[in-house]
Amino acid sequence: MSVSDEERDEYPDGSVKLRNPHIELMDQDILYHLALGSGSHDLVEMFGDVKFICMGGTPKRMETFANFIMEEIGHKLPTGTTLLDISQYSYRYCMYKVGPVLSISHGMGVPSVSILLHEIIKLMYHAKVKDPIFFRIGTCGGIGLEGGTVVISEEAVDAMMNNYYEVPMLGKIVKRPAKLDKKLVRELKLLADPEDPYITTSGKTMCTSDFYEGQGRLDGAFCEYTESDKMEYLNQIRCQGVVNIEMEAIPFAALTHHAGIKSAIVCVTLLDRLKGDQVMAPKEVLNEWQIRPQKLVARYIKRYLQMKGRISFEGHGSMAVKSPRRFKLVQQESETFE
Ligand SMILES: O=P(O)(O)O[C@H]1O[C@H](CO)[C@@H](O)[C@H]1O
Ligand SMILES: O=c1cc[nH]c(=O)[nH]1
Repeated sequence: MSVSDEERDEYPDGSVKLRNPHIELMDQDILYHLALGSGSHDLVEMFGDVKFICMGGTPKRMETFANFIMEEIGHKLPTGTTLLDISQYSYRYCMYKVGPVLSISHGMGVPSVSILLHEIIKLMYHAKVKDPIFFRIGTCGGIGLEGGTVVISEEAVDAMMNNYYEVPMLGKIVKRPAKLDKKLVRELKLLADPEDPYITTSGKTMCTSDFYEGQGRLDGAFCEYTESDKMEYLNQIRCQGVVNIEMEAIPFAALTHHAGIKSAIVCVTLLDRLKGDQVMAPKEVLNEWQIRPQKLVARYIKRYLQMKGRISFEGHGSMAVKSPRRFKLVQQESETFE
């Protein structure tokens, strides 16, 4: 039940193909946790023009991102209106639509992001969206990286260093490869501005199913290992290329890959786990740090829309790609964004 690298799971026109024969036979598909449905809503009319699906843990971050990207791409709302949380009556996730961008919260951890991804991938299918690109805009613990560092995930691994998502299904474990889009990673790396007052780096991202013992912390309600056990473990995974730890990378990479959808993960570190466990930075600092992955993803979206002639090169807001030389490099690298 796994997908080889070459296999593409989409129709030739780029629309998302579901690997589930049952959906087409259903009269309607209720996307329960989004408060949407194929019978109750005209999903093509509402979402047919979507290109970028950006997600992150908290509703507040994703509302902030929706407003930020609106400014960046110069999207105008009808006079007298404000952004609306499309999924507000699900009381589970929030969802904002800003032109071709969806900004959605996914909650914390593997089950929460997995449920959301099932419904968002189906939403893309029902809406006949072509070649969507998914981003996770998150926070994480750094391994040997100061707080405020932006990390682009090259690969996702679980807490046992496996690069697949294990899903117990009908009493058996099914393994799905957790693969991020390598070209998208290269393009994002090229968009890091040397003038940014923080470091942007890349490496392996470890996805755990717990924040405390699952990430080797000493400050949970329970702890049956020593500080030296913890340090030995963190140094060992660091030697294996892990640069950050969070809690959604594996299902995010695996389910998007299984659906033939390009995806990338950009997180900001909230602390260096080699130096401590508690998140000590003040709220204002944490809020500023959380904007950093948003800026990188906004640069990507903005550049994409510029290349497609959907916004002008002068752009809007402050995130235009400044150096023409760098822009050219990015263009060559990305082979014009097909
Ligand atoms: O900041 P977000 O994107 O929610 O992600 C990280 O923060 C949560 C833990 O505090 C986990 O969900 C982890 O993956
Ligand atoms: O240490 C951290 C910080 C944020 N999110 C995590 O999962 N771990």
